Amino acid sequence: MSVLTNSALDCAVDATPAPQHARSKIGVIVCSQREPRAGDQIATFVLETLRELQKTNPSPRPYELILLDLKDHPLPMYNEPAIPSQIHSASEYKYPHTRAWSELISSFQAFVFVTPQYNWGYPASIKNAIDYLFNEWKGKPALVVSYGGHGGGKAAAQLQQVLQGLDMQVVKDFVGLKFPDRPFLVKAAKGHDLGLQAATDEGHVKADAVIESVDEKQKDAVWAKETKEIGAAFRDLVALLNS
Ligand SMILES: NC(=O)C1=CN([C@@H]2O[C@H](COP(=O)(O)OP(=O)(O)OC[C@H]3O[C@@H](n4cnc5c(N)ncnc54)[C@H](OP(=O)(O)O)[C@@H]3O)[C@@H](O)[C@H]2O)C=CC1
Ligand SMILES: Cc1cc2nc3c(=O)[nH]c(=O)nc-3n(C[C@H](O)[C@H](O)[C@H](O)COP(=O)(O)O)c2cc1C
Repeated sequence: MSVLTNSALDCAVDATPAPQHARSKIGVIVCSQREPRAGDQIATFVLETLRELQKTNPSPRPYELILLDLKDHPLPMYNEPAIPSQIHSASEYKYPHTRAWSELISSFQAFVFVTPQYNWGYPASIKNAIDYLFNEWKGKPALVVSYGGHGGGKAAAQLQQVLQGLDMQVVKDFVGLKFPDRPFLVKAAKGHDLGLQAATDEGHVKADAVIESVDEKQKDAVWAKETKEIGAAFRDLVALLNS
């Protein structure tokens, strides 16, 4: 398993870990919040892919996968007077919107960031949501899944660097979901149905052995190959959670 580390910030994790017997919560974050958008469909596709994987790959410590949509937690442009790294309790934040966001993120033990590429970077919405907090993210495992015309690799690399700055345990290999063609890019931009459910409903997103034996139709499903990459990267995330 490969992890990106930040030795300059090699200090104790401040967020309270979940008790050993407790079910961990892994948040799958929808990083865009424009209307319309493709982000909710793509993050749901990632979530369903991970749920299929969960059925065939039991973890020693149980976990729950939950969609976390930034649109459901709107935050103004960063306006707290304090520096988040100096804050260790939600009650110390000035604004109710920050306290609610802090309590929500504190209740999760790991994250999958599903981000589009905007002008060769990640969207401001996720940077703003990240910047509000520090200790709530610190030390927790994180995986980046990006999407875009070329797979969003530039956004993913930049986001990984930011997450390292928060001293998160970042899975080294991000997954890039490349839009297969121009019509797909246009549909995504308009928030039209991308037909991604078929990828999980038809069952090709299972264990590696199943993926090897998929029929031609399933192989042609959008991101059939990438689901295997999502699975491999997610296994690294779960291993970090259990370590
Ligand atoms: N503000 C807006 O609305 C914007 C919309 N877009 C939309 O997104 C589409 C894709 O845009 P864009 O990503 O800028 O790419 P483009 O399709 O404009 O490609 C620009 C060049 O950058 C390279 N490139 C782009 N992204 C990557 C990457 N992740 N990794 C490596 N090389 C990369 C391409 O290389 P190669 O040809 O070798 O792949 C290409 O030579 C555009 O066609 C446009 O429709 C893009 C930017 C802004
Ligand atoms: C402001 C903006 C900038 C974009 N820049 C890029 C880009 O640099 N590379 C790319 O491949 N696609 C780019 N796109 C296309 C998006 O990847 C595509 O529209 C995707 O659906 C955006 O995610 P969303 O629908 O969840 O907002 C851009 C889209 C927007 C709105």
